[in-house]
Amino acid sequence: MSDVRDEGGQDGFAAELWSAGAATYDAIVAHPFLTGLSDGTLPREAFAAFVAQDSHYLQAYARALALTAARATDPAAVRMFSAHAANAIAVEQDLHARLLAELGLSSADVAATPVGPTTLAYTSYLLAVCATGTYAEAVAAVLPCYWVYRDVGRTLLERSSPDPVYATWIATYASPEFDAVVEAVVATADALGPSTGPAERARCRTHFATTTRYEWMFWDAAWTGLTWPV
Ligand SMILES: Cc1ncc(CO)c(N)n1
Ligand SMILES: Cc1ncsc1CCO
Repeated sequence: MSDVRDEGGQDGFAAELWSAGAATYDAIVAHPFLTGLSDGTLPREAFAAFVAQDSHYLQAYARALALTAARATDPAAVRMFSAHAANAIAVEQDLHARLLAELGLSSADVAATPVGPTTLAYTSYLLAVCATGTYAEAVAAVLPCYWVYRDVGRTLLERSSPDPVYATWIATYASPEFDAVVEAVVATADALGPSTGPAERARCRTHFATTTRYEWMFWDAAWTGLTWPV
């Protein structure tokens, strides 16, 4: 699978954050869950496990985005993150309803699936940073969710997938609409750079690196079928 990552501007704050997650991104695009999505060999049960956990994830992610919106002072950023919070719920309901129907699952099946250990760890971290960190820290924590999926979407779209269900998922994140969303958030992160001091920037890099790791772990949990050990 070739790598069509887009690291954004060369020397802005967003690029500085990306550097903190770049090695993890390389591991993400090489993960068998993703290579299996694009060559169609990913077992349907693994994809269903991913979609079920992603439903739980997106509900929490929407709240993390709403907290980020509440921390922003620039009206354009308040509006943007609020719109994205609403859209995360819409994706959860619309995209997942379509995917689940094709996978032969109902939303009741998903609601009955317990939140897994990786989903809980990832969403707890996001909500903690967005609730108790600074605005720049919140932006750094939520940024990989956008950026990693846009770049993964692009990379996978080069081959798409022989499986129409997987192709639907890939097309969502490879779309021009999602690209515009990601570019706006990357620009927002860049605009925060000059007003963010060295200690806060270091915390931001840690958050970005951590949530990028959780992105890898999220796919890996679906791939290995991770559940609570007891
Ligand atoms: C786990 C995860 N991260 C990111 C996205 C896209 O924002 C998603 N749908 N799920
Ligand atoms: C990042 C993200 N992922 C699914 S929805 C959403 C918010 C922007 O539409």
